[in-house]
Amino acid sequence: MELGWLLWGAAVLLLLHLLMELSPAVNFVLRIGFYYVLCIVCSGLTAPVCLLVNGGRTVKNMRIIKTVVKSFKYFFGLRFEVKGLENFDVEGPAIIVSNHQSILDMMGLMEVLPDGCVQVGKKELMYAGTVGLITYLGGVIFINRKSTTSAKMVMAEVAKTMTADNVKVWVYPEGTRNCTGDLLPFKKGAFHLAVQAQVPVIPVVYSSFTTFYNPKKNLFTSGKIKVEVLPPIETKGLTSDDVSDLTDRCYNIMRETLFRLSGRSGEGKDSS
Ligand SMILES: CCCCCCCCCCCCCCC(=O)SCCNC(=O)CCNC(=O)[C@H](O)C(C)(C)COP(=O)(O)OP(=O)(O)OC[C@H]1O[C@@H](n2cnc3c(N)ncnc32)[C@H](O)[C@@H]1OP(=O)(O)O
Ligand SMILES: CCCCCCCC/C=C\CCCCCCCC(=O)OC[C@@H](O)COP(=O)(O)O
Repeated sequence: MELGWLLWGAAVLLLLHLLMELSPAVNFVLRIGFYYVLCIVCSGLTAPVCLLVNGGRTVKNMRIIKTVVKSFKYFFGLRFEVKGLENFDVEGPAIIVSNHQSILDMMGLMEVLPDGCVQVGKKELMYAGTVGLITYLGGVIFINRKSTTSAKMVMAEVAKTMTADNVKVWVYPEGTRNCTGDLLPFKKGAFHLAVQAQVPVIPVVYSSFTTFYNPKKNLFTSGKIKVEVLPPIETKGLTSDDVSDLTDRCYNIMRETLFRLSGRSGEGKDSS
């Protein structure tokens, strides 16, 4: 009886393997499906640990979440090559901005996430079952992208509290996922926040995923991701009049770095 089950199991695995080899679509759906399941299951298992250790919604839970998520890369054959981590060592709070390519970014985020850092996320994430619960417990700041007024109010509140709470805030200034190998124009929320709180902006750039991940082409294989944490950009003394320049400056530096890390040197200069 037990041998029978074993043989059935082996046959199913073999069939799945053959299907994955034969069809890129099956390979993609199975791999991304597994990522979703991993996120949902691990969030469900991690939430009680966060509650037991830290008692409720706090940035301290990000340490626990980070430890769990850092193991995900091994399931997908992803490798991270990280440079510039010392640039996170600024005194006190800061705004971290990075490029946003895919839901896989969560792995890259946790690979380098400094202590005491929360992310700004769309409020729809809160309703994503166990993933919503874990993002809530981790202290993610939820914004309503459909209401500029409400999003700006939340960000203004963060500007007031981040210094007192001594937290770093991670924002994806493109405002949405973009897996084209280039950057979308930056929204200015992160830079208003940095100027209002008078804290530095630290850009983080991930190389393009396009060689190993492309949902339009059903591509999801193993791959290497280069990550660079760039030197902080000071905002002391800047006012709201300087936000556009600050945004353009960050955009240009990050685009240049993105192209360099992705093997497209020289294309990024002065093209905001
Ligand atoms: C175990 C498994 C576990 C899994 C656990 C996972 C945990 C990790 C979770 C990670 C979560 C990551 C989630 C990522 C996301 O959800 S990305 C999407 C959400 N994020 C953003 O959208 C951030 C970027 N967006 C912005 O900054 C926008 O500017 C925003 C504030 C949202 C407003 O957007 P919008 O309505 O589109 O308006 P505009 O950007 O066009 O701005 C309009 C004018 O207002 C000015 N502005 C903007 N912000 C401010 C501000 N704070 N103060 C003053 N003025 C502001 C802006 O400059 C525009 O005016 P001008 O045109 O310049 O005159
Ligand atoms: C009871 C309800 C059950 C719902 C189940 C929902 C399943 C969701 C589960 C797992 C997904 C794991 C995602 C991890 C979080 C990644 C955050 C992220 O990358 O969000 C995308 C957002 O930045 C931009 O969104 P858009 O590109 O504008 O769109």
